[in-house]
Amino acid sequence: MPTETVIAIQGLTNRFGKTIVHENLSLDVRRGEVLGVVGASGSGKSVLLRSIVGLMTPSAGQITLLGTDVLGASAADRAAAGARTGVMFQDGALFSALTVRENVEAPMRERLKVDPVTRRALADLRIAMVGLPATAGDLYPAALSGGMRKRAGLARALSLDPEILFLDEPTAGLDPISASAFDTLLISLRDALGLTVFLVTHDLDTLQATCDRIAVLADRRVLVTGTMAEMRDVADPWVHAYFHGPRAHAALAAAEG
Ligand SMILES: Nc1ncnc2c1ncn2[C@@H]1O[C@H](COP(=O)(O)OP(=O)(O)OP(=O)(O)O)[C@@H](O)[C@H]1O
Repeated sequence: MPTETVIAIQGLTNRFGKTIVHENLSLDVRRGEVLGVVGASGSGKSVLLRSIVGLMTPSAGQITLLGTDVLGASAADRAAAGARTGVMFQDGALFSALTVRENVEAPMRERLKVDPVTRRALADLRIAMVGLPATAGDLYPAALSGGMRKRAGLARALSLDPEILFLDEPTAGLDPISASAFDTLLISLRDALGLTVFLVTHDLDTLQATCDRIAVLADRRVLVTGTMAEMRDVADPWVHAYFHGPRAHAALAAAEG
């Protein structure tokens, strides 16, 4: 049975003034996969993520998200597709004036018609799913460690029980043990919830531990896609340097050891 494409991007162009970030970029994301998006700093990974989730309007191209042509759809259809996704930003992007539970409840308040008791129970379930203690629900973001803040951001991204999870540098700033725990959590959630994950990262350990497929952004487009092993055979100088550098060897050795 052919695998369903849940995100299809064709001919995507993004420009800021004279800077062309993407030009005629194409990429497909398949249901149930963890797709890692890598590329040099400034290659447009975040701009790509923001284009897919509707936080910016591309200059040209077509993006089909869960069957909806997001650039051509009505605002209501776009919002309906968006509600089937969750986004976690690098710093968690939590509302500092709200507790963790209130942060997780925030998307539900907008989209779900549920009573406050049910909403609270759903939020507490998300908080437990990401491995935070129940007491974390009453804490404000400022009281959380970096690793807890990431998990709280993940709990909020899971608020509406999404089909696709978008993660922007989820392990940036974490110590290696916390980063590795986050990788393990991500895979267990993907397996338990049947998520598709679009993961922007520089972290080779995370790529090795979590990704089914990797997409490399370079020259304003997706230069190549493939498994971690396939990346090692790509001749492009940046790809070669990235996947053969000392950090790549360390990630591979750790995975094999
Ligand atoms: N709102 C904006 N206005 C103008 N230029 C922007 C805007 N957002 C992004 N850019 C530019 O687009 C390019 C790609 O940015 P983006 O943040 O997507 O890169 P990235 O690959 O995620 O980088 P990094 O790995 O450093 O996070 C950069 O040159 C950036 O300056």
